[in-house]
Amino acid sequence: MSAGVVKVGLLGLGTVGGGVIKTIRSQQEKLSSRLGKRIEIVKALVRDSEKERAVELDRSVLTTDFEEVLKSDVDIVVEVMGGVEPTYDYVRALIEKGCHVVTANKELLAKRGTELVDLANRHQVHLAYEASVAGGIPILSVLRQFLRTNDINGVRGILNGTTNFILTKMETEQLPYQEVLRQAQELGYAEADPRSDVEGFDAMYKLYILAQLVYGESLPLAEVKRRGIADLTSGQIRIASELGYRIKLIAQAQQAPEGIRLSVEPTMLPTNHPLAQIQDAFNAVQLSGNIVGDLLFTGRGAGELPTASAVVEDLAYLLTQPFTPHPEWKETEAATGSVTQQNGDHSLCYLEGSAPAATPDRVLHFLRHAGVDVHKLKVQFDLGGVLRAGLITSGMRAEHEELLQSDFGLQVRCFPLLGSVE
Ligand SMILES: NC(=O)C1=CN([C@@H]2O[C@H](COP(=O)(O)OP(=O)(O)OC[C@H]3O[C@@H](n4cnc5c(N)ncnc54)[C@H](OP(=O)(O)O)[C@@H]3O)[C@@H](O)[C@H]2O)C=CC1
Ligand SMILES: N[C@@H](CC=O)C(=O)O
Repeated sequence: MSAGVVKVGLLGLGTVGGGVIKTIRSQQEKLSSRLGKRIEIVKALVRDSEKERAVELDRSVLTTDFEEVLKSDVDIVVEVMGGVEPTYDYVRALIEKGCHVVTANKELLAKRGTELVDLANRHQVHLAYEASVAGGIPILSVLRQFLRTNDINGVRGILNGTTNFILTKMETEQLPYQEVLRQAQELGYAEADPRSDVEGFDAMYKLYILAQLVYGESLPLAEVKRRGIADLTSGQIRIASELGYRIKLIAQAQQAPEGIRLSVEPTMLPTNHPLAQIQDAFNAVQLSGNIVGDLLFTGRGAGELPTASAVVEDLAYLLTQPFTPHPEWKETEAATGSVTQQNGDHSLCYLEGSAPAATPDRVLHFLRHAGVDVHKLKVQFDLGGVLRAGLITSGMRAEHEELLQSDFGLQVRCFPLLGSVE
């Protein structure tokens, strides 16, 4: 490392990369006095060097050739370009060269993290990734440093800002899904391919990383139960709200006697549940330690500056720390047996259809005889005679859903339910 300067290379100069440069510039004085050195961006890898950027940068710093970054005298590289290919090869080459790496790339970590952690340990370089989970919330450092003695049974949270923003706007402003998704993209919340957000992949990658830190192991991604929000309808959101519930994309890790279970799925929460209060692009992580009790961390989960905050804090922290090996990452077999229900076997089911047989009385009669308890019911008929109903049930099984469909012509969607049923 040159005297008086830390030379930083950037892989990517989009939303987060731009935020990193802005943050280093605005906080340079503070960073210099903390580190005793100035931070200088010496190389920034992009795809298109002609593109207009949100930050001004000397043209000699920009490159489209990774070899230029690799051959330069950078001390640390910040990887904020995303994806796995060619990113994995680049990060690997940098670690092998002895460069410290800070990354915000949860997909890379969830897919190749076990190898990268091992490689960084073998080359005695830091691999830091606070920004990869829950944006600006410093949850990973807390787990790694301040929750190592507690037994943590389960972790749940809202880990994707884009989907939380979409669900909030669909509910509170009745905006259509596509329009809010576009807003999330414009605000820099969404992934380059937003299917990663709306289909639950992004939250699944973050959950995988959380599980590695909480349990010292995770499941192969193929074993994680994952469902996104892309098929949710405004009718489902509205009827949930009328029943006193709110839909959130909840990521959850549970420790069962047979092993850990990971799931990401739209879940119904009573509106007074702490996670139901998390709106817009905010994220939250809720966990419980046997010594400390319940904890809830919340903050901005996506966007230029919250994410840059996590990246730059990581960068500054590792520059003040000697290398210590990172705990190994492992993958384990999925637990067998049925997944534990969130709240007994309560669910909120949304029914919609226009067949003459589908009257509320007939549907309730059928459910009662099938052994399904209905705790709360909200029925709407629109002018065209379409039945829309929301039911809080217990004992609803896949076979009941199929019969409601075949015998009553109803579309049925049941959501797991968190929290108390009034
Ligand atoms: N946006 C957010 O709120 C958050 C994002 N993240 C993660 O941070 C990373 C970056 O996200 P974000 O800034 O939003 O993404 P952007 O799409 O805004 O930026 C990506 C940058 O990487 C460059 N890039 C992409 N692929 C290549 C390639 N093959 N070769 C060279 N350069 C490339 C692009 O170049 P060019 O500009 O020329 O196209 C662009 O500058 C991702 O891993 C994302 O998951 C993490 C937390 C929050
Ligand atoms: N697309 C992600 C960005 C941050 O990780 C999200 O919306 O949460």
